[in-house]
Amino acid sequence: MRHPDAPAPGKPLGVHYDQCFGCGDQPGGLGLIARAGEGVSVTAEFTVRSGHQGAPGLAHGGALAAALDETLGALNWLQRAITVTGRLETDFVRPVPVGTELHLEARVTAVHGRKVYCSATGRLGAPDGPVAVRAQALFIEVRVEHFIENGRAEEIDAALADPDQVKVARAFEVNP
Ligand SMILES: CCCCCCCC(=O)SCCNC(=O)CCNC(=O)[C@H](O)C(C)(C)COP(=O)(O)OP(=O)(O)OC[C@H]1O[C@@H](n2cnc3c(N)ncnc32)[C@H](O)[C@@H]1OP(=O)(O)O
Repeated sequence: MRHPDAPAPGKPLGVHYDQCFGCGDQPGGLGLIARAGEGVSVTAEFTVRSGHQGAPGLAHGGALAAALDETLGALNWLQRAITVTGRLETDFVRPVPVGTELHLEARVTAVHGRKVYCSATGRLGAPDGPVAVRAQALFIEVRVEHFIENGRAEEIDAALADPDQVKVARAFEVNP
């Protein structure tokens, strides 16, 4: 179910962590920008740059999988729950040249307890362009302690000292 406090369709979802490889402001990152969609869905765009190559002029499969993973992770905003990737199965249907704008769409397909089943597609050049990549994924709901207990102390301490970062994490908690 879409959470009653979920961002309205079309609203940009922003950066959940400024050092995130997927959505953060990182020189080698994806710079992916996601927006809320209808129901429990999101859309996102990612432009393949030369640093994302795996073969001359073509995107690396891992970069494309990361773009799918990040888009699926953005579904957290629609559910107002913190989930992390447990399983990510990817189909690479068409090569993706450098310079391509990949248009991604992800949606939740089922929820069972802490398990969130979801799927995503990435299309070449336009929201209705040819499908280049697809994913089926299982995300698992975790508490914010998952990050505090497992992350490197240096970054955790910095994040906890940043009121904006704490605000983002707490926004998802049922009883902050
Ligand atoms: C803040 C959002 C950021 C979004 C960024 C983009 C998304 C990401 O890249 S997240 C980073 C990558 N992912 C990770 O680092 C997660 C690493 N894995 C873990 O920490 C743990 O394995 C974790 C938390 C997923 C599950 O562990 P745990 O909480 O002990 O749950 P556990 O009891 O093992 O499993 C719960 C259920 O999920 C199922 N499950 C867990 N992993 C899998 C899997 N890989 N495949 C199938 N089922 C699985 C279990 O079978 C269990 O099912 P059931 O309830 O029916 O018995």
